[in-house]
Formats: sequence, C-alpha cells, structure tokens
Amino acid sequence: MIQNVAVIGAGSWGTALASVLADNGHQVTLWVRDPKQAEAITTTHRNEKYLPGVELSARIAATSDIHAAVHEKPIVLLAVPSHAMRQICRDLAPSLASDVLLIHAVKGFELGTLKRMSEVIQEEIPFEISSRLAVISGPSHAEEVVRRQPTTVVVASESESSMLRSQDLLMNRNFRVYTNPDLIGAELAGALKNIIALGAGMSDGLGFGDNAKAALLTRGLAEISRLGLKLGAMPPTFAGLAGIGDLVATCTSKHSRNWRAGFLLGQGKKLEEVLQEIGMVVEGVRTTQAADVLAKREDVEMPITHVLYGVLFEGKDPRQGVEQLMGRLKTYETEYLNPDHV
Ligand SMILES: NC(=O)C1=CN([C@@H]2O[C@H](COP(=O)(O)OP(=O)(O)OC[C@H]3O[C@@H](n4cnc5c(N)ncnc54)[C@H](OP(=O)(O)O)[C@@H]3O)[C@@H](O)[C@H]2O)C=CC1
Ligand SMILES: O=C(CO)COP(=O)(O)O
Repeated sequence: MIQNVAVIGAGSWGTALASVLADNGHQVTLWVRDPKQAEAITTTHRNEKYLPGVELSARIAATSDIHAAVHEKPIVLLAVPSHAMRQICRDLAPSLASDVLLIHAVKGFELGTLKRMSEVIQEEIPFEISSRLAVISGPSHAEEVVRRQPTTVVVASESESSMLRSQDLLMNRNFRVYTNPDLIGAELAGALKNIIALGAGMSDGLGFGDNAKAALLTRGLAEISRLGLKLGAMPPTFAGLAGIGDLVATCTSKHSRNWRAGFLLGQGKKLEEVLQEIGMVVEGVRTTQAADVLAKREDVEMPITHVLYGVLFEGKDPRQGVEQLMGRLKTYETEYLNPDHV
C-alpha cells in the first residue's frame, strides 16, 4: 500500500532512506531545518550539501516546517544525529498522530543520560509508542543506498507487527530488509561499531596493515558485544548485520565518516580540525565517551574504547595507545576459555 511518510533529517542518511521509500512508490515529506535547503531539494530534486550529484525522485518534497511534515502522517522515520534526537522529538510530538509508526535510523547514545535512542523517544512522545517503534540498523552507507547498490539491513522492534510493517515499507530489490526482535541489540550494535571504526581508521592513518585492522575488528567486536550483552542485547544480533556486518562496512569503507575521522587522527590531526574537515556527523566520538562511562558502570573490560577515549579527549598519542594495547597483561582469547570463568 502506498503511504505518506515523513522523514525527519535531510542529511545523507535521511535523504538516502527517503529515496528508498520513493523507489517503493511512497510519497515522502523530508524535513530539513534550513528553509533554503528545503526549497532547493524540492525544486532541483537534489541534496547537493549531503549527497552531491544524485538525482532524487519527484515523490520527495522537502519542508522546514516540522509540524506540517509529521501532521497526519501514519509513518515517521527519524534520521537525525543522536545529539539532536531529544529536542526533535519534543518539537514534533504535538503534531504526531497517536497511531503513528515511528522508525529511527540513528546510531548513537544520548551523552548525558547514556540512553539509547528508543529510550529517548519513549520519554518524549506523550503516548504509548513502544508497540509502534522500530529501529533500522546494519551495513548501509547512504552513498551506496542512494545509487541503488545492493544493501542489506535489519529492522528491529519489540512488536512483530511494527517490524513487519517496517520491512514491507522499505524492502525492495536493491534494499533487502531482515527482521530481528532484538531492538536493544540492534541499537547498541549500530552505535558501538562506530568506536571500532574510529580505531580502524586510526590504524590505517598510522600506516599499519591488514593484521592490525583484523585485530581491531575481532577484538573490537569482542568488547562491544561484551558491553552489549551486559546491557540486554541478544548474542546473535552482534553476529548479524547490525553487528559484524556493520562493523566490516564501517571499518573498511572510504564512505565511513568514523573511519575517516580515525584516519585523520592517526595522521596527527587534532579532533577539532578533523570534525571540521569532515563536516558531517561522526557519531563514534560521542559514543566513545558514552561507552567508556558505561564500561566502568557495568564493570566490562573495553581496552580499545578506553585507549580511543584517551586519544580523543586526553591528548594521548595514537602510537602510544597502540603500545598500550599491545602491552596489556597476558590473557585468554575469550573469558569462556579461562578455567576460572564462572
Ligand atoms: N550516512 C550514513 O550512511 C548512515 C548514517 N546513519 C546514522 O544516521 C544518523 C544521521 O546521520 P547522517 O544523515 O549521516 O548525518 P549528516 O551529517 O549527513 O546530516 C546531519 C543532518 O542532521 C541535521 N542536524 C544536525 N544537527 C542538528 C540539530 N541539532 N537539530 C536538527 N537537525 C540537525 C543536519 O542539518 P544541517 O545541514 O542544517 O546542519 C543534517 O540534515 C546518524 O546517527 C548516523 O550514524 C546510519 C546509517 C547510515
Ligand atoms: O553506519 C554507517 C553505515 O552503516 C555509516 O557510518 P559512518 O557514520 O561512519 O559514515
């Protein structure tokens, strides 16, 4: 069935998801905060700021009026940076239909509260939404999705019907959507992999090779899933598209902003100049901060995250960080191999 869908956020991911929806025949209202950018997207069918050179469907119309964007829409998809999520939910809540299906596509935590995005959404929407709330996660660079290159993702929700509706809405021949009931795991895996992508970029920026990259991916997956499981994720999610799938895509791709930020840091640039040079959201920076605190709170060992925290926020030299990781005490590969493990 053809639907009217509001997509909130016209950065690269919101625009790419709007394209998938338009390819599926849906009418899309794309919310962007800058009125000039809204007009340009609607009239030129392009989003030159975030996805230059890409022709967008005429089924996508942009607006800077958030109330008009969501008013009477049966489906709203949120694709804004994590730091903007709470305020955006507050802004749109008064105009939201009470039976709306909300899908979010955001890979991050709220820094101050350390909450997942679905928790923030539920706090700000003034009616029961958990049974109509889903997340989309997995290896999906906007630059490839918008060019209709084969992509697979997961939609996760506590509600079977919301999951199936989201799958039907987004799935097409280029964009394959799997369902997964583990909402917590899909959110955590999608957010936490960005930390490791920063590390992988840094390793490349330092001139290290494939061995170092493989080590970061493998040991990185071990520590992010350790935290994920402690916070309520299900193990298969970290072994699936939202986990290892997105980890591989982000740690090895020229499209990844997190990988690129790490690369520039590895080459000796300072965090501020790196973020300015990239000019798009690099979620892994805040997520490293959040995860470092969560790891302490939950008593979970996350050595890569901790070293990255030092490089990002305490002026640690990346090379010293690598020495610190390589010089850790001897240990079993996994805690399950340790005879003392309970
Ligand atoms: N890009 C990708 O391939 C993918 C991204 N994601 C996730 O999607 C989320 C959005 O990322 P993405 O689209 O890539 O980000 P971009 O950096 O491409 O775009 C960010 C968008 O958010 C807007 N924005 C920034 N700050 C605020 C604010 N305070 N209030 C309202 N709007 C704001 C920007 O508007 P303005 O231009 O006016 O600053 C812009 O439209 C992130 O969590 C990311 O991890 C997930 C999968 C793939
Ligand atoms: O999550 C992503 C791809 O799945 C996008 O990663 P970056 O934010 O690092 O570009």
